[in-house]
Amino acid sequence: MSSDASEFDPDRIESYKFPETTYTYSERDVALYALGIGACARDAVDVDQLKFVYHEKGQKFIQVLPTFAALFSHGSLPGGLDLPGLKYDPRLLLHGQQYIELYKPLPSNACLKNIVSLAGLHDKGKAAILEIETKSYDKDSGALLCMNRTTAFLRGAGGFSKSSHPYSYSNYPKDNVPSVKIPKGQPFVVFEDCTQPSQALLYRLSGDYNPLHSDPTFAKVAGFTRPILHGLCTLGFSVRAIVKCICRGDPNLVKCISGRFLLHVYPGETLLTEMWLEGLRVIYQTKVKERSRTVLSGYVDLHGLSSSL
Ligand SMILES: CCCCCCC[C@@H](O)CC(=O)SCCNC(=O)CCNC(=O)[C@H](O)C(C)(C)COP(=O)(O)OP(=O)(O)OC[C@H]1O[C@@H](n2cnc3c(N)ncnc32)[C@H](O)[C@@H]1OP(=O)(O)O
Repeated sequence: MSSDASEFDPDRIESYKFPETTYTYSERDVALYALGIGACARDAVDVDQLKFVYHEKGQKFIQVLPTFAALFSHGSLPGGLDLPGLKYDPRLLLHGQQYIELYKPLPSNACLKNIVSLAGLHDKGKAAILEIETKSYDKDSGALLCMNRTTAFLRGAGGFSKSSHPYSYSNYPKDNVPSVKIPKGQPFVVFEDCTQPSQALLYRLSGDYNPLHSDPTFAKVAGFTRPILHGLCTLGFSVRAIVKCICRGDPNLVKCISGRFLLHVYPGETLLTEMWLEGLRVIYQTKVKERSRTVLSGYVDLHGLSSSL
């Protein structure tokens, strides 16, 4: 039986071969990104932050924050989520989760080859969950730099299963991304940071031009009183706090990052990132201070601990 082209068709999505893409960035992109996630916003001479936006003390290269890697996944889908068989309302799309593995320190400029594949597709009834995996290779050396797994939560697109079992496909084992349990005790450290009312307008210049973050009318249709912050901007604030407080400013201590977006953030709100240290794992949750709500939780695995900790 042939399927109707206007229907949500999980088999067509599963068999789709994503084209290989190229992503090029320069030091300017690295610095603009760092400013977009609040680096130096409170203190323009912060010794732990200046190196991400400026050649501090004559350093040869601007250093790269680990969450910069998440931009490669967004850049790897130039046509967005216009996939054969995928039917959804783009106005109802929310970023659900981001998982990043870093295999090498990120260079301050590079030309990358991105290999993209479907990592998961799940029918949750009221929503479809789509997971895209992107492996990014340095084009010159061929070295694998990082892997991103990006999860989109497509509100209203669920209910496409053809059998009584909800459809669920995954190309990775479930325990590959352990779920986080927030420890009961007091956090090891809490870092407070303010996002600016213009934060999303600045962050979007790093490549995510979704009008949900800039257009008041679009945001209302999506169910929000005004444009919301990009999930990856909130993740950037949180991991930058971890790099500052636990890695003592060394971005290359970060091995892997996992985060689930639990609630939207409005630009201008204050973020409190709470961190617990369990061996080489930092468990964190980020709250919006004004609303006392948790908006993001996850973990960051480290290669080692800073000797000054
Ligand atoms: C591929 C590339 C595309 C990515 C492009 C990104 C583009 C960006 O421009 C877009 C953005 O940045 S949007 C801003 C950031 N994201 C957000 O603000 C979303 C915040 N989260 C929410 O609102 C809710 O958690 C919400 C609405 C997500 C879920 O809440 P509920 O509806 O209450 O869900 P719930 O009933 O608790 O759970 C239903 C099933 O879904 C699973 N689930 C829940 N939250 C999830 C999340 N955040 N990510 C992934 N899965 C999630 C639950 O586990 C549950 O499944 P099951 O029943 O099997 O346990």
